Amino acid sequence: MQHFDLVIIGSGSGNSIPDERFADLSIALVDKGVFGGTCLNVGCIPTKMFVHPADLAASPGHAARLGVDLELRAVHFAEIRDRIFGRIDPISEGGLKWRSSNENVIVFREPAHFLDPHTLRVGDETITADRFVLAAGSRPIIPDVPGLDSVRYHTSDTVMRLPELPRSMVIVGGGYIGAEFAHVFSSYGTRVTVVVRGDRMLRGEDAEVSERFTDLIRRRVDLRTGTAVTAVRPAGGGSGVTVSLDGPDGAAEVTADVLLVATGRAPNGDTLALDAAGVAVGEDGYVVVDAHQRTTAEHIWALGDVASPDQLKHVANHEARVVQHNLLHPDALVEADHRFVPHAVFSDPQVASVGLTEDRAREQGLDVVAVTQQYGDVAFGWAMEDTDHFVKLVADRRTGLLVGAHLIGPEASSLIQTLIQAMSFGQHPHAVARGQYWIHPALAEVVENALLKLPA
Ligand SMILES: Cc1cc2nc3c(=O)[nH]c(=O)nc-3n(C[C@H](O)[C@H](O)[C@H](O)COP(=O)(O)OP(=O)(O)OC[C@H]3O[C@@H](n4cnc5c(N)ncnc54)[C@H](O)[C@@H]3O)c2cc1C
Ligand SMILES: NC(=O)c1ccc[n+]([C@@H]2O[C@H](COP(=O)([O-])OP(=O)(O)OC[C@H]3O[C@@H](n4cnc5c(N)ncnc54)[C@H](O)[C@@H]3O)[C@@H](O)[C@H]2O)c1
Repeated sequence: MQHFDLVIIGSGSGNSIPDERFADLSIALVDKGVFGGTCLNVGCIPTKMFVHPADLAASPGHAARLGVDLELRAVHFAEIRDRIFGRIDPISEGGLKWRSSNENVIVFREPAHFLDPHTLRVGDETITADRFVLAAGSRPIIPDVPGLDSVRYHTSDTVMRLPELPRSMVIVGGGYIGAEFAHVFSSYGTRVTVVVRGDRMLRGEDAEVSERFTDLIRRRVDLRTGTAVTAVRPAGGGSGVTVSLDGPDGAAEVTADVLLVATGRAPNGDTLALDAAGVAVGEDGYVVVDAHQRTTAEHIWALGDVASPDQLKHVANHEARVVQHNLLHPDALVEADHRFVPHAVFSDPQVASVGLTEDRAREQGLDVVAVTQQYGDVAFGWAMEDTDHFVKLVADRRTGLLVGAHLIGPEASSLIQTLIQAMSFGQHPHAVARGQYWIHPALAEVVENALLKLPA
């Protein structure tokens, strides 16, 4: 039986841990799937590479009201797909090759689960180790819909490799993935129907942002709010899927070439037999960790989607750096910083957010003031003739400090960075607004003006 100093389960963010400082340790890196994990292969990277062409394809619609007559002649889906994966697949393969060439690292490409706190079953082999890192990520949740097993359905894992652009698509779920792929495929020319149970998409966002997003995306897709999927069956005549719905107007059916299920992701801790290792898992399925990313077993650490309900790559990366440090410096542990975790939804429009929504802040008993700045009321917003987008800030009336920032509109994912910085460093909104120059007439003035609307 092989013994290792360290075993890492998961080659996504887990693969960033072993660097030259680990050269003296014998390491096993275990991954049953494609090397490099979700973000690289089926997550952040390829989706955004599909989103950017979608932004371009959607631009004739935006240009028209500015007097620019653009015409979208064609979207070459197969070319886009092959360009994207022609770039990504070699990175995954190269990463595997390089990691396998490390003298102190053995890569196992099999599923792993614990037999006892120091013993792991990996495929047909059994290995032991002094210390472990759980970086096993998450997987798509497949809802219990009658008939789903009888049709070919897609998740984000497969939909980006479709052989051709579908003429029509039904997306179930109104979260991040539903919002991003609704933009991608509708911009490319697919007729998209989005089915959501509640009355809005992106329900986790500030209510005003979620409402505005829902109104805007409704112009581009057939959005069925307040609607449940009751059954699914193969469409008559061969390919395609017929989806039975129950909505505000009663029962309905939609038939489409492709069904995309985007109803959340479950952490993979349940695949690791963590009971045998003495690692506690919360009721929500996430591995329980302390502020140092240590699990309830002293020698086992966890990071990323397997332990973090945020399910975001920048969080997984941060936690990987914390675990890396703590493995190297057991006598000088550092804590993960989860105070101000931002996120962005790369749809059209973009949405970006950090901190508390206005409702959540009030639920927590904070005395808050909320202000809104329209893009259309700053100079670059005039240039864009913008009427739809805004920045909303929520501040604590007592301290004057920001507790939340919520943006919907062009470049929201970049514009928010100043606000993340202000919150992270405890900077007063007016100090941020007046303590530096803001380039005129850049779009960032929408953030400056929003800050100035808060009490001094
Ligand atoms: C479509 C999509 C788009 C996304 N876009 C963004 C974005 O724009 N920005 C952002 O911040 N986040 C985004 N995310 C989320 C982001 O991808 C994840 O938060 C991040 O990749 C998680 O990294 P990780 O290291 O925790 O897990 P992963 O990268 O998922 O790595 C886990 C690895 O563990 C392996 N594994 C699991 N179980 C076992 C087992 N029992 N034995 C052996 N190996 C196992 C898996 O094969 C996998 O390779 C997106 C996710 C998706 C699905
Ligand atoms: N830009 C980004 O950072 C980005 C992009 C994509 C994915 N992600 C990550 O991946 C995770 C998963 O994305 P997601 O969109 O699948 O999840 P999500 O949690 O964002 O949204 C899930 C949606 O499915 C709905 N839903 C859940 N169960 C359902 C059911 N049984 N029937 C019908 N609808 C149901 C929910 O109401 C919600 O609208 C996200 O939480 C996010 O952390 C991030």
